[in-house]
Amino acid sequence: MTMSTPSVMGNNNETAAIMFLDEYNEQAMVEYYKDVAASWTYNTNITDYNQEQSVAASLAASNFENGMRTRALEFNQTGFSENTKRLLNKIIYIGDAAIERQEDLVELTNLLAQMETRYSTGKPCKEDGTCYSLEPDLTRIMSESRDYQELYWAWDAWRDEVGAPARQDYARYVELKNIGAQANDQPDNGAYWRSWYEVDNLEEMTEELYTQLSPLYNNLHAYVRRKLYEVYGGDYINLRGPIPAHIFGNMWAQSWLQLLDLCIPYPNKPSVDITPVLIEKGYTPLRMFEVSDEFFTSLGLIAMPEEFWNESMLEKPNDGREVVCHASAWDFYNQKDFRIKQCTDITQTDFITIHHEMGHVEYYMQYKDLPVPYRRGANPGFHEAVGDVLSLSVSTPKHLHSIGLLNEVSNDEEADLNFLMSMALDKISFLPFGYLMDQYRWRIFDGTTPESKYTEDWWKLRLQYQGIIPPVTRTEEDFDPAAKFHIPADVPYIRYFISFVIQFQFHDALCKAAGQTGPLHKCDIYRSTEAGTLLSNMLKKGSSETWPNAMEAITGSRTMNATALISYFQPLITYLEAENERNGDVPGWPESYTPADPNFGVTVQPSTAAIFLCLFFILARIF
Ligand SMILES: C[C@H](N[C@H](C(=O)O)[C@@H]1CCCN1C(=O)[C@@H](N)CC(=O)O)C(=O)N1CCC[C@H]1C(=O)O
Ligand SMILES: [Zn+2]
Repeated sequence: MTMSTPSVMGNNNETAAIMFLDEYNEQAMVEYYKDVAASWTYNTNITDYNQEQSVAASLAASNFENGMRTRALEFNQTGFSENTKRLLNKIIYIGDAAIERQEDLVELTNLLAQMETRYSTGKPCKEDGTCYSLEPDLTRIMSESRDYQELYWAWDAWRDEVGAPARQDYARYVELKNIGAQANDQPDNGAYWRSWYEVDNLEEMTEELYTQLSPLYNNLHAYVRRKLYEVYGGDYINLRGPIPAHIFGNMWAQSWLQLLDLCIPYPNKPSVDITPVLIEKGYTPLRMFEVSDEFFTSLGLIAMPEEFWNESMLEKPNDGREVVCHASAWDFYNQKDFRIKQCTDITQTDFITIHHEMGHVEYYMQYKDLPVPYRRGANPGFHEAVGDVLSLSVSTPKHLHSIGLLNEVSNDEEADLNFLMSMALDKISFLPFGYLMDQYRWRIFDGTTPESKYTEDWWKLRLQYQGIIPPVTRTEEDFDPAAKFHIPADVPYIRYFISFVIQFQFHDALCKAAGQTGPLHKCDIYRSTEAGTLLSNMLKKGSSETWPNAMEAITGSRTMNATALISYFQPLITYLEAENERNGDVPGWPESYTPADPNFGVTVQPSTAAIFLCLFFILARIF
């Protein structure tokens, strides 16, 4: 294993190092553009040829990075400025490209392409020959159906199609990723992923944040469990137990927004769901993107450029092309080409995702003139938070009404609670999922979870943090984690958990800058250039400074903390505690149990049988 520490005997001439960095920058933009362009071509038209071209371009980029890493290692950084050292180290600790054996790198690059293609082209079929894409087909079933068996079919068919078949690839991917991590002086790939946060206690930091937030989640879980019990009954829901994973309105139970109609505290108040209005007013994906862009520019932020509108893929093509539908934002590293690829459905969820993706593009544009190694988020969680911060303003009923996406709003405590419930079903429900996705992978990479326990450890974490169980027993033949995009796509996930915490800190700071004084959940920074300037000043820094500096620039604090999130939801916390108390529902899931098997409809439980028998005899005596 070649040590990556810069040689102490090397070239100690900082002028030469700076000249090297300038050369690196010019070449990196050319090489990365070619890599991203080939990846875009593959993502928007999955064919064998485009996949091969994308693999070749990725290998070419890796070889460029490897060559530059070798040259960066020749410098003796003693006495260099912090900035020069920071740039050199970002070129040295480059990730997979540092893998020494070319055949390992080729195998990993091909594995990644193969896993991405399997996920993105997965289309389970029913006996009648009808086949279902994830977007929009299975996504719509999961969000709209209240049929326990139908939901189970969609949930299970997707996992059979893209989960289990990925298991073997994944085990080999883990080995190769760990080889890459060691080439970056890290013990395993989880440690390498965590190194991007430039702290030595990320696991403790996130555990501490989750401990602060779990009471809020557990209260919401108990409340929703009661609502699901009222729909699906005691055969499937144990009011003291975990909840089957397939009935939350989302393929991964990571967002429960689709259960709003079951959970709304005051149903007779005006709706806060914009989906019907988007449809009623004939919104197109393009129009949804334009509305989002207008919010960004109202803050004085940079508008999406011409190339964005000409080159993005804003909806699923209908010309038979296979595409990677999972929404994403793209920086082409040429300082002018930025795109979004999204199979946009006309729903509130997708309207929120549009803002999320546009937040990435805004960050790309704000730091586009920085040296390439700095064109990243202050930490990956910052990149995930930008769009969501703006969404917190856009989602307020007052704002949605002002842009014609809600026909009616009322401004009282009950309406507030309805709105906060919708936000909690999206944001609070996500927290344990956002937290456990990398808990799971960190343990695979460090060897705590051997391949023989891939399924066991996944469902242990899903039970421990989310209080959910599979609708049927899972075995080590399955590989449910690969049914979630980020696992086969090799995308870390703790960034989203961190984002869901810090976006409320940012929202609080931007609201103050905008002169908003009311409760945080009613704040809307629309048209506040003061808020926009505070945000863009942070975005412009990219990853040129450590993230506590960027955090301080916006919030005045140097730490991530859940205070703003908890104060945002305080009225709902009070409501949930009272409701659970009233219903005698205790937060948590102490009883383990197996729900009735969905394959055989409702299996009559002994208690139900006894009731029927008694009824039968009573009726027999009467007639
Ligand atoms: C829908 C969203 N798609 C990702 C994102 O936008 O983060 C895509 C795919 C993976 C990375 N990515 C990018 O676009 C990056 N190029 C951005 C960047 O790092 O520059 C996503 O996956 N989300 C949003 C909420 C939670 C999570 C989920 O849906 O589970
Ligand atoms: Zn994102």
